[in-house]
Amino acid sequence: TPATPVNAARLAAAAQEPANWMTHGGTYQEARYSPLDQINTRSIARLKLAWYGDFDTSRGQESTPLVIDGVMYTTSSWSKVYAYDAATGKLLWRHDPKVPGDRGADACCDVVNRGVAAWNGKVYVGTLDGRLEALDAKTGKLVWSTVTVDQTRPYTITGAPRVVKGKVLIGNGGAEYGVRGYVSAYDAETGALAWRFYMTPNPENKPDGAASDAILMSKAYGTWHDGAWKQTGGGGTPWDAIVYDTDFDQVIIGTGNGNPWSWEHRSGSKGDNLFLGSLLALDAETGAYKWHYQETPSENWDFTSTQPIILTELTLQGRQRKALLHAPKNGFFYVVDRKDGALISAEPFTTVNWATGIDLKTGRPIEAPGARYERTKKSFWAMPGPFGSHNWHPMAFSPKTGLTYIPVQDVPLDYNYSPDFKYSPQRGTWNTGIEATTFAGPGSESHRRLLAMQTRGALVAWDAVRQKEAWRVQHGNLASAGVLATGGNLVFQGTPDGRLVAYTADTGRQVWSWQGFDGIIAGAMTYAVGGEQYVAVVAGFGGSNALHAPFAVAPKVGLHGRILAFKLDGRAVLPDNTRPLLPPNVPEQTWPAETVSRGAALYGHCAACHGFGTYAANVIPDLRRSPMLSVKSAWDAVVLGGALADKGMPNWTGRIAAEDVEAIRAYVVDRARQLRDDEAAAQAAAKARDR
Ligand SMILES: O=C(O)c1cc(C(=O)O)c2c(n1)C(=O)C(=O)c1cc(C(=O)O)[nH]c1-2
Ligand SMILES: [Ca+2]
Repeated sequence: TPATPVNAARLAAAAQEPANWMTHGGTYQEARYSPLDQINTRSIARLKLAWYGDFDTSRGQESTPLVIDGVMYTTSSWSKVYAYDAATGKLLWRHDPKVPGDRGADACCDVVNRGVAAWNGKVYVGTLDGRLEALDAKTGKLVWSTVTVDQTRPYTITGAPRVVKGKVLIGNGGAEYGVRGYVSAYDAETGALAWRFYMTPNPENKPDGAASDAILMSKAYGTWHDGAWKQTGGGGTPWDAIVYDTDFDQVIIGTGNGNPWSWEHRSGSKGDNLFLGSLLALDAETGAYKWHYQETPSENWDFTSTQPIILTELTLQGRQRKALLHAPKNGFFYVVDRKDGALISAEPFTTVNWATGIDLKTGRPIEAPGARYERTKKSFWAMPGPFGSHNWHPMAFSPKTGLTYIPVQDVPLDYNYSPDFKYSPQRGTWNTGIEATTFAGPGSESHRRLLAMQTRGALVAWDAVRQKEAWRVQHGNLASAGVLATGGNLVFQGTPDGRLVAYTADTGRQVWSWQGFDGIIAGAMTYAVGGEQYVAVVAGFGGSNALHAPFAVAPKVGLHGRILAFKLDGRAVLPDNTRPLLPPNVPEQTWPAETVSRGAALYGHCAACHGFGTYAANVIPDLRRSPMLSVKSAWDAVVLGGALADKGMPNWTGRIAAEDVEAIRAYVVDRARQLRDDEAAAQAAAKARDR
């Protein structure tokens, strides 16, 4: 007999059917914990690749697959959807929403997608250009599609939808560029809008005809003052965490950073700016406001609170509390009461220097002197920076060990005060309100190495009751990837250099490691078919860490998107898909020094995708190695002729003048020459060592 399709009862009781992974974080609690234990510390030596599927996209892969009754549904970059037989890996169907390539420049942090939601025989995907689509789960045929954003503005969708009581919830992104963030709920059958909640006030304090009207006008608007937010929308984009709390029939949303980032330019250095950087609880039926807790008042650093939220119960001082666990970008681990949003405790889970602690009485951070760089008019060397101490990489919580497993990253950034800020509505342009030099990247190989040394990833097991680290696996580089915890006393985490690694959940001892060809940043999941347990993860390096933190990139690996599924005694063989790295492409031609330095400033247009300071992770081509670099006509055909527009490279005609495009080429050639010299020096040094 065919199984009942995914419905409210099955989703609410998802923990009772661990063979399936029916919603983004495993169950509505989103703990990414599975009690399955066939794969355990004793059997794990036999864990081998069972099957794999190659996507028809490269770039960053951040999806967590769903598995429902033997069928896996996953997404790739560019919001494509794939269905596989979860036991054999046979591709059942795929769906390409055909996102126009030039929308790639609207995505701050790669053209990623974090997965689908399932409900009543359909799967739902949010597309990078802001659509929400319902597909027939059997055939992949489009059932309905609705545009959820104003597509004339740089809105994106990268997050996974969630289905709650027959409504599909979806957020959006764009707070580096300038949009007004919101969550929408659509009828799962028809695609009709049920409710919408904006994260920032209407600039004229008018009703939007949305569920957010009353609270924004009565409570939030007064926390904003004159500034650029009235033009930009203020940000607050809920681009990842949306969880359904069955205990209180409420949806809890993690909200995004402000736009511009600078509080001064955004809101005249006044007001808390609700609901930026907050946990926000809404009535699941109506979207009406219930409570909020703002983790980063007067947001100023791109400190989003969109990071994954885990719902649980903890015994704290003899009292059972329905709590949520949260490790947002700002570096503090928060335990919050789900009943009313009251802060229970907060401690830094890694190195943090922007605040010395959280005042438990007021719930507010105790900011460090200098952190408000617009007040001191100096730069502030911050830990964390905009990468966050923890980003979207899913964390996990095991009820068996009581530990939360956090993919921690320590990445500093020097925020530089910018006296002048002018909002640019031009597509593809970040509007952060902080000085462009902040993103200039390393100026030399030695500078790059210094930054790399300051930049680290770690897998941290955190005791939420004692607010203390239980154990830590320190990685050698910025090795952030999502986490899965299982009843087999195991924690799985990938690495950007292509491994999947398992540790004991109680002590953090490495017990298994598998080497593939593609960097892994997504979170693994687990399921069972025919009595066999599988662990699956999508592979494909990318996202913000790859595009923006070249000082920390992994060694060169394959750049195809893949889904990998493992089981005990699996017998699949993965073909090597690595591509050789092209050598630096240095033409004879030289330019005057002024042209090169003008090009360096103009390169700001390119940095968000091609890497700060031209240091690229090769997810998007390293321009220093581009075959186009040495040929002006080819370079121009791409930059001004749109030759690679469908691959995601925008046509810059009308936005960058032809002579400026040439100045950028002059700068990149200069950097390519530097790279060639650095590589030659490194080779000579290696030779000398070998002798
Ligand atoms: O402000 C936004 O709207 C927004 C959106 C996104 C996104 O949708 O991916 C990211 C961020 N911000 C961001 O700040 C960030 O660090 C980030 C990392 C990633 C990623 O996929 O690696 N996305 C995003
Ligand atoms: Ca952001």
